[in-house]
Amino acid sequence: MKTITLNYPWDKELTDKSVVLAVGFFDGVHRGHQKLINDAKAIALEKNIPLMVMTFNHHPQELFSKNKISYITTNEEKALEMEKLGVDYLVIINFTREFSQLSPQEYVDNVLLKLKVDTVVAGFDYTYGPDKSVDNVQNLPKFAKGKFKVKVEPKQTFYGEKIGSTSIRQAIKNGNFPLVKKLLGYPYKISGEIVHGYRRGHQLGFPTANLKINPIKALPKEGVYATRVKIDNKWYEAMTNVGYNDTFDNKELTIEANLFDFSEEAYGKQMTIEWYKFMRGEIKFDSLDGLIDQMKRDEQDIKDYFQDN
Ligand SMILES: Cc1cc2nc3c(=O)[nH]c(=O)nc-3n(C[C@H](O)[C@H](O)[C@H](O)COP(=O)(O)O)c2cc1C
Ligand SMILES: Nc1ncnc2c1ncn2[C@@H]1O[C@H](COP(=O)(O)OP(=O)(O)O)[C@@H](O)[C@H]1O
Repeated sequence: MKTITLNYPWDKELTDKSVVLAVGFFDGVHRGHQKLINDAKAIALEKNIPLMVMTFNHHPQELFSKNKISYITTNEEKALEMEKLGVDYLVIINFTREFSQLSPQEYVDNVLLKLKVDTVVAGFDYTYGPDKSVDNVQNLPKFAKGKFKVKVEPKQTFYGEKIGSTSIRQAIKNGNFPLVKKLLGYPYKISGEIVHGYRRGHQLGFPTANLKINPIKALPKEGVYATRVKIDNKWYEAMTNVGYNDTFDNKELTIEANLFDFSEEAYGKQMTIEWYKFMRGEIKFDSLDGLIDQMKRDEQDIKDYFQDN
């Protein structure tokens, strides 16, 4: 897969052949997105032309609202999932104010046709401009004027509810990872560097690898979770705590994992945490022994969980 970042307007041709173009922001590359991209891939294979996905460097809402988006996937994670789906070109357009103000006709002529689109594949609720009553996917053929085909993907649901990035973000926040996995089609992941904590872990008998938190990622609520952690390309079962270490009154939120069957020094390395199950909330203990006993129980509970799952 080739990843291409573009600033509007651009003049270079990206491909020799025309392309099937899947359009969307695709945060999470969830099961709804996967269905859309698989369908687009099938068309591309049948026509023997490349599959291109067009997305933006950040969520369009970042430009219009003060509310920060909690991302399910970083751009790197999104690219990895796209590659798994057989995408040939991932085009990331820098979403600027100028870009946001294109009229639907300019969007078709200066963006879609510039990408040499043969067929556009978009979700049923895809929009491409500020006026959603005009700039919607149902009106796209009108602006396309027969120059390309438009395939609209129907809503994908789970128990009657739309599979969507907003509900997945909420489920992550709620710590409902069995649901998140069903909606995403894969376990939720958070990656980052292992940084220093307060060195209390060793003292408690449970050293923890502390994650440098990427502030754009969606985070689960505070508590203890059954997780799997990857370090140096190897996966370990682990118990991961999200919180302020209430017993010690930390000022900053930490995410820290005690890995089972691991005893290496890992500072500075990358780790990826895969989230499976919320086990309990954080507790403020009066004594270290209380905390240690609880962590022993957590270890057993999480080992039991992985035995059965
Ligand atoms: C599985 C697990 C459960 C934990 N539960 C609690 C808890 O209930 N209350 C608390 O104050 N700290 C809890 N902690 C955090 C410990 O206090 C923390 O690991 C310890 O302070 C080490 O901090 P350090 O990484 O800064 O050395 C938990 C940590 C883990 C890994
Ligand atoms: N089983 C393990 N799980 C997590 N980290 C471990 C483990 N064994 C050794 N370590 C190492 O110990 C370090 C954490 O020790 P700890 O006393 O908790 O200090 P701090 O959290 O302040 O960095 C980790 O960064 C890692 O390099």
